[in-house]
Amino acid sequence: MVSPSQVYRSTRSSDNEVKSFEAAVIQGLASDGGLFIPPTIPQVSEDELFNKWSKLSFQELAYEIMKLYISESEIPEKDLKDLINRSYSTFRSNDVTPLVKNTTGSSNNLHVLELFHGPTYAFKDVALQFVGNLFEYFLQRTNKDLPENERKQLTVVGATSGDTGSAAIYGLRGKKDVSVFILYPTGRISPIQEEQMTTVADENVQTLSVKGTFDNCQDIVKAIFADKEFNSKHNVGAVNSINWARILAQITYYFYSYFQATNGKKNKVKFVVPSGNFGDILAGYFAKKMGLPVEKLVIATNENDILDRFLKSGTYERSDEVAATLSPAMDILISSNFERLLWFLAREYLASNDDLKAGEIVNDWFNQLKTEGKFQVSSTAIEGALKDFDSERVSNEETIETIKNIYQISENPKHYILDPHTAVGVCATQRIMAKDNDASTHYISLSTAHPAKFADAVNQALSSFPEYSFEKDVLPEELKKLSTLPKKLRFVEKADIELVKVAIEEELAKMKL
Ligand SMILES: Cc1ncc(COP(=O)(O)O)c(C=O)c1O
Ligand SMILES: N[C@@H](CCOP(=O)(O)O)C(=O)O
Repeated sequence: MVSPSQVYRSTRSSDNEVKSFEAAVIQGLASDGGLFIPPTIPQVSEDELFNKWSKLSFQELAYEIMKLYISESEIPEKDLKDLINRSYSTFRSNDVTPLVKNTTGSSNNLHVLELFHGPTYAFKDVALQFVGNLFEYFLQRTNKDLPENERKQLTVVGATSGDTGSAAIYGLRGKKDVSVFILYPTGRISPIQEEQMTTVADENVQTLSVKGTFDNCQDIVKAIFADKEFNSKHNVGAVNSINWARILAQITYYFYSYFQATNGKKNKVKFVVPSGNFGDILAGYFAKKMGLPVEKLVIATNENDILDRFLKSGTYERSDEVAATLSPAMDILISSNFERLLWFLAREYLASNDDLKAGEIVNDWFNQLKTEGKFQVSSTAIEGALKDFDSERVSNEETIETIKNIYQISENPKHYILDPHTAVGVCATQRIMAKDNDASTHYISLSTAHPAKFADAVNQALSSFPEYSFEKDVLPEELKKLSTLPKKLRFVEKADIELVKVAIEEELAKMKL
C-alpha cells in the first residue's frame, strides 16, 4: 500500500497529478518549474519518539524516517537499509553527525551539531552520499535487462556556491550510467573547495567554472531543466536541494541530535541553522511537523538576508547585488527551497487546506517574482511562519568575532574552532540565548562545514593567537595533498545557458559512459 506521505506533487501545480518517490527523485524539478513535496507530512507519536526512536542509532533512525516517505513497493526494506548503511559507512564518526555538547561550558546548553564528518567535510555529504547510491540503485533496476545501447543514462547538472559541488561529485564519482556537471562561480569559492571538486579524475565528472555568481549558476541549472529538448535528450538529474531526496536525508539529524542533547527526554529545544538555499532548515521544518517537539527553528543568514527580510516584512524580494561575504556558501539571493515552505503556508493559511489552490497561489507568487522582482505574503501567513521560525542576520565582523570568542571561551573542547558558516549560526544562537535568558532550553547550533575549508576567515580571526596554527590545528592530512594533484575544469566565459549546454554536450561526448 502507498500512503499519502509517499506520493509527491509540484509546489506550482493546480491539478491532481502526483508522482512516485522514484519519479520525483529522478526528475528532480517538476516540469512546471515547481519543487516536489509530499503534501501529507507523516505523524510520529510522542510515545514512539521517546520510547523507541530516542534509542536508535543514526542509521536505524534514518530508516524509520525514510520508510514513511518511500513506499516499500518502491524500495523494499532490505534494500533501503542497505542503501542507508552503505551511505553512512563513508563517515569518519560512528555517530555520523556527532553533537558537541555544552561547548561553552556545562552551565550553557549550547550544543554544536557537527555535520561535517563525511568525505568532503561538509553537511551536504549526509544527503549526497545517500542520493548518489539512490541514483545508482534506480538506474541499475531500470537498466537491468536492457542491452548496452538502450540503457538509461542520467546527466546530473548542479550549481554550487562551494560545498554541494564536491559532495555531489564524491557521491557520484565512478557510478555507472551517470555523468556529473557542476557549475560554480569563478573566484567565489574557497581554494580548497575548488581543489576538492577539480582534482577528482573520474571520467564521469566535469566541473564548469562560470563567470558570474552562484545565483547565475542556479538560474542556468533551472533553465536547463525547463529546456524540454535538452532535458529529454540527456535525462537531466538534480543534486541540488531542489531534489526532494536531499531534504529527506537531512531530516534524520534533527531527531538524532535532539535525543542526544536531551538524553532522550522531551525538553525545550531550539535549532539554529546557517541558511542560504533553505534546504537544511527545511528538513528541520519537516522534523517539527512530524511531531518532534521543537520550540523554534532559527534561520541564521549572513549579509545576503532575503530570508530574514521576508520574516520581518512579509515581502520576498530579490536584491540586485549579491554581497561577497566570509561565509560564501551562503551568498545566495534566491533561496530555492523557500518555495516548499511557502506552499505549506499557502495551503494552511490562504487556501483552506486545499492542495490545488495552494499550487495556484505559489505559482502566482513566483510569476510575480519573475516579472516584478518581489511578492508580498499576507500577515496571516507570516504569523503562521513565525510560529515555527525566527531569524537573525549576522555581519562579517560578527562572524570573525564569534570565531575568536568561541576559540577563547570554549570548554568542550578547549580552543574549539568554527568555520565561518557555523560562526554565523553560533553568533545567532548566542543572541537568542541572551534574549531568552532561559537556562532550561537546549540550543542546537548546526555546524555545516569543517573550518579547514575556509582558511582566510579562520586565519583572519585566529592568527593573532600565538599558539594557533592552521596547518597543525585545523587542516586534515587528507585535504593537505589536494593542492599537489592535477586539476580538471573548463571555463565558461559568460553566465549563458547556451554556452553551458555546449560545454556539457562536448564533454559528454568525450566521456565513455
Ligand atoms: C557550509 C554551508 N553552510 C550553510 C549552507 C546553507 O545551507 P542551505 O542552502 O541548505 O540553507 C551551505 C550551502 O547551502 C553551506 O555550504
Ligand atoms: N551552499 C550551496 C548552494 C547550493 O545549495 P543546495 O543545497 O541547493 O545544493 C553549496 O555549497 O553549493
